[in-house]
Amino acid sequence: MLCGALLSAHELFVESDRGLAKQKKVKVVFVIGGPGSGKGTQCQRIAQQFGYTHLSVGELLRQEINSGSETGSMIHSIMKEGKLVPSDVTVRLLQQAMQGIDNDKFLIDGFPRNEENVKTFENLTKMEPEFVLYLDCPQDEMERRLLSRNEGREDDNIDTIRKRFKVFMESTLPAVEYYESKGKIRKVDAGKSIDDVFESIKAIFSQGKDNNKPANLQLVAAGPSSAYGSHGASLLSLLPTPIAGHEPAFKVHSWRLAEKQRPTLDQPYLEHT
Ligand SMILES: Nc1ncnc2c1ncn2[C@@H]1O[C@H](COP(=O)(O)OP(=O)(O)O)[C@@H](O)[C@H]1O
Ligand SMILES: O=c1ccn([C@@H]2O[C@H](COP(=O)(O)OP(=O)(O)O)[C@@H](O)[C@H]2O)c(=O)[nH]1
Repeated sequence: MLCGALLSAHELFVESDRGLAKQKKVKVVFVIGGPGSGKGTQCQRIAQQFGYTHLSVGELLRQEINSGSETGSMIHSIMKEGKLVPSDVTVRLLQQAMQGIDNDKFLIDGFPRNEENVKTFENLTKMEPEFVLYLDCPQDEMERRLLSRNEGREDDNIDTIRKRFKVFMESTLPAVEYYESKGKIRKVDAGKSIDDVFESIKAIFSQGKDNNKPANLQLVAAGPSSAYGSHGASLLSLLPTPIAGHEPAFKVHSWRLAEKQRPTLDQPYLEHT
């Protein structure tokens, strides 16, 4: 249900094939990087290996241009200048695309491009990303890649490419900083080969998977005066950080020194939930 708080796993209403509304929990990962940093290339691989639906926002905008709509012609004039399409237009296209797909994991490629995009996405969807993958690539390498991309894109010419780099530095990097301050940025060196970049990315996505699994933790039994209490605290710091939106794998039993309650095998300090 929609509510004021931002949720990582969000209940999105989707139309089922019987036309009835059903609720589903949706996980979103944003992929940010300069033009030509390899977002599309890596997203295809991530989607295939980790079961995400890949949505390229640039591609959704190009589809709108091809539809011949009035909105499409407005988008066209903005894109050929390398500027950014107004956030409400972009986010609504994105929402529509997500609602038509029966998957609960989305990889959003090339979004957000600025802080206004971030706020509009949060306001309209009441969601925030699980994390943000940031492909960090040197500008001369991105320029080389774009000039040989050969997809017939009107904006892949040197003048528009340079304007897009400027927009990236001035508008997109502040959005990266915003997510950095929230601890959500996962940065990879995207200047390496396609395979090497994917190796770094795989480690990030696999780490998320491992954190969801309950750890196989043995109870530490200890006798009186064996400093169990202080070790118990450090034990906690070794546990995987719970992922937002998921129940923690353990619950912690409190014990009170004043009452000389020590954890025992009957009353363990940590227990699987
Ligand atoms: N790591 C890489 N090394 C060399 N070329 C790459 C690499 N990643 C992508 N490319 C190529 O660079 C171009 C831009 O990549 P693309 O994935 O379309 O970037 P983006 O979606 O960030 O604009 C494409 O032609 C792609 O094949
Ligand atoms: O959230 C977005 C994503 C893309 N764009 C526009 O779409 C163009 C192409 O973006 P895409 O991600 O397809 O390619 P990139 O520039 O990263 O190579 C950008 O320059 C912008 O004009 C936009 O306005 N908002």
